[in-house]
Amino acid sequence: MSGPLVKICGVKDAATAIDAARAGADFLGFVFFRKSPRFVTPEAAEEIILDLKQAAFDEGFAMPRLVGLFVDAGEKELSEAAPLLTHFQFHGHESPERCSELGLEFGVEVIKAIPVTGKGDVSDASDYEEAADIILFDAKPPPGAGQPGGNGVSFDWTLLSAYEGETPYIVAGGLTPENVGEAVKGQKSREAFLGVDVSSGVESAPGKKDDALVKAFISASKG
Ligand SMILES: O=C(O)c1ccccc1N[C@@H]1O[C@H](COP(=O)(O)O)[C@@H](O)[C@H]1O
Repeated sequence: MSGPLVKICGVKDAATAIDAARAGADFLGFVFFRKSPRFVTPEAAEEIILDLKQAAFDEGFAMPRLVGLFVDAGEKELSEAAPLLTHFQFHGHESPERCSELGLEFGVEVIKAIPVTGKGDVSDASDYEEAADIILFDAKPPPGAGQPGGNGVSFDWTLLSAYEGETPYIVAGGLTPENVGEAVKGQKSREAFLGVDVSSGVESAPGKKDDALVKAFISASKG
């Protein structure tokens, strides 16, 4: 593995997108889930992406892949955002069949989130072995959480030794610039390990990304 890929999720403004891409982010995530403090409309995401593409062209940095995060979204919601995106990231009850269908219908790759608290949860990923392009292992939300992710909660990453699939996987949930090095160290010998994802661990307040934390996270992830 040449080094983990890094996804910065919950981008809400062009400055954050440009700074993260300039610092080497491989994926940027836009949250199209209304209850999230990181929610953006497709129109707002489009403006951000236009500015990002212009900066990438002017400065010569690589364009990150563009991920739309959805929770049990309907066709209309997906179709409004799909033309902007390279990936759909699903955090709801999307079945393997639905993931396959939507990936084909909209011509995007699919990332399926698998919530983990115990060892048994990791094997849930096998249902998505064919249907998802990437598995995202995330912590199960705590009781009473208003949303299925983005809660800053970690799980025991050593549980991922039970993953036997070949679909590449990303580790998420409660990662920060301080702990991401440890998370990467534990996974980097695994062939299917693709990278790490963060949202709340690089924020100064819910929904407010902190440029210094984003840079520190990318640098700690990539070593
Ligand atoms: O970020 C959100 O607001 C969000 C909302 C609904 C589902 C998932 C969400 N975020 C994803 O959750 C994980 C972990 O986030 P955190 O680093 O613990 O805050 C990550 O994949 C985000 O993309």
